[in-house]
Amino acid sequence: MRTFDAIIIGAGQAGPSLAARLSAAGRSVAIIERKHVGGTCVNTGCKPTKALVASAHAAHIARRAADFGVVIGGDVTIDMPSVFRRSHKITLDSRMSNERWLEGLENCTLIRGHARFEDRTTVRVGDERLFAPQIFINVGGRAAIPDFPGIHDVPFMTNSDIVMLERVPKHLIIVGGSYIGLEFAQMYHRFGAEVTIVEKGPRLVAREDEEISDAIQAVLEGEGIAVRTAAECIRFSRDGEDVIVGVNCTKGEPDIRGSDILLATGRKPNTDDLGLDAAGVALDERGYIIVDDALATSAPGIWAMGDCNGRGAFTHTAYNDFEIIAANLLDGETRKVSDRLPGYALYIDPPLGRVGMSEREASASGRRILVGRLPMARVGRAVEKGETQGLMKIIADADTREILGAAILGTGGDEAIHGVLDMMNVGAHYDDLRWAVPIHPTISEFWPTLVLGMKPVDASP
Ligand SMILES: Cc1cc2nc3c(=O)[nH]c(=O)nc-3n(C[C@H](O)[C@H](O)[C@H](O)COP(=O)(O)OP(=O)(O)OC[C@H]3O[C@@H](n4cnc5c(N)ncnc54)[C@H](O)[C@@H]3O)c2cc1C
Ligand SMILES: NC(=O)c1ccc[n+]([C@@H]2O[C@H](COP(=O)([O-])OP(=O)(O)OC[C@H]3O[C@@H](n4cnc5c(N)ncnc54)[C@H](O)[C@@H]3O)[C@@H](O)[C@H]2O)c1
Repeated sequence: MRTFDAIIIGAGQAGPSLAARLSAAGRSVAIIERKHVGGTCVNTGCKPTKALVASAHAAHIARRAADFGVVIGGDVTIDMPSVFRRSHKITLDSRMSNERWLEGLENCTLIRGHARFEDRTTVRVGDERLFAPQIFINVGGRAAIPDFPGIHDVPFMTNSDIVMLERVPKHLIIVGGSYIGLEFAQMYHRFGAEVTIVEKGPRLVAREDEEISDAIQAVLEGEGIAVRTAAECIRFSRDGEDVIVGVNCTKGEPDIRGSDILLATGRKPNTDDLGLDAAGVALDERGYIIVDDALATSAPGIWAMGDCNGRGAFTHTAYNDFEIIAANLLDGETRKVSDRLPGYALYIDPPLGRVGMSEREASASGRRILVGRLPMARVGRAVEKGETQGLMKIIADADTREILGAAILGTGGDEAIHGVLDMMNVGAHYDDLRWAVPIHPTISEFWPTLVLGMKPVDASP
């Protein structure tokens, strides 16, 4: 049995940074990874998808060249093997630099293999047993495969497969109309595939306000993507080379015939094969590790970071989990997960940048709220860039003057949202945003205009 001061299971978005902090503090650390260093984000998530989104954006702008007075002498075509190579190189460069960094850390040992608890302080990897008084779990998640009728009779892809695709499907049917589904839908349509999104809920990205969901659907349908919401009867079958996805049983065209299927129906934490019972680590009913506000599990000396604790589902939340644990264990701080402001982006084009509450959530909280909104068609910079789809929106508390949340579905929205995110993080009121003197011409310069135009909204019953 090898003994360490700390064991980290999983080299995703939190584990490697924690390994670096602990080893720099003189602790001996083992970090165990069963597949690729960098986890989902680097290998099958953020990195490859955002690289592919960039290729799709280039194709889109090239097709719109004439709108800008630019002449392209011929059709715009896609060389999918080159698109794939570009994205895969970005992934491999990142994976390898992360690996080299981890392997070069003093006091840190990278161990390859699947880790499983034997008890609260002992982990087995293959034939080897490792002991440490402190263990940090960073095992992430994988695509959830719902038990749809016929799912095992058809070939289907998840995010892990589609990021490796070197061809453009003839007709890609995407089941799930949220982050993963929408990013791949627009990207593959721009690469030349016919695309249909099948969503069982009444609208796309249902966690957003209805006007945001509607505007996103308008953007996608405007490009020629078919959207089937309220698909209450999803089932799968095969007809020769074609795949058939049953959508509705009672209304509309009952089936969609396509060439390929992508499942984008959420994630499942990698906690079912970790031996957590033996360690006394409790899970919730969906398999997420239950943690307190400092990310400690039910077992003393064991913490859980990233997607597997159900407290976030993003790279920045996983990284922040590392920051919280490192600050509390090494810097004498008392950081809490509940202090984290929810912020995220959806990387369709134009992107959706979001922070804090939606209007629906703010209304449901029982506060008197103010809402300001502006279509992107009235934002000068968007007009100059020829990208006027979408809207900006801000929500504030009418009594306390706190900013409660904001959304930008619009060009540069993933960056411009940070103006509000930063204000909210320092507890600023909307008057501070009103007087921020933003730079012209930017998308962000319109926040003061939105604040000045805020109107009261009736609280929900
Ligand atoms: C298609 C897609 C696009 C995404 N895009 C974005 C984005 O743009 N922005 C964003 O913020 N987030 C994005 N995400 C989410 C983001 O990838 C995750 O939130 C993030 O990777 C979570 O990090 P993590 O460290 O918790 O887990 P992971 O990155 O999943 O890492 C967990 C690691 O643990 C390893 N592991 C698991 N079990 C064991 C075991 N028993 N023994 C040893 N090793 C083990 C795994 O192999 C893996 O390497 C995207 C996700 C997907 C699927
Ligand atoms: N830009 C980003 O930051 C980004 C991009 C991609 C993924 N991600 C992360 O990856 C995670 C997973 O993304 P996702 O889009 O797969 O999941 P999600 O949980 O956001 O959405 C899943 C979608 O599938 C539908 N669905 C769920 N179960 C279903 C079923 N049984 N039948 C039919 N439809 C069903 C839901 O209605 C929903 O629209 C997200 O939580 C997100 O944090 C982030």
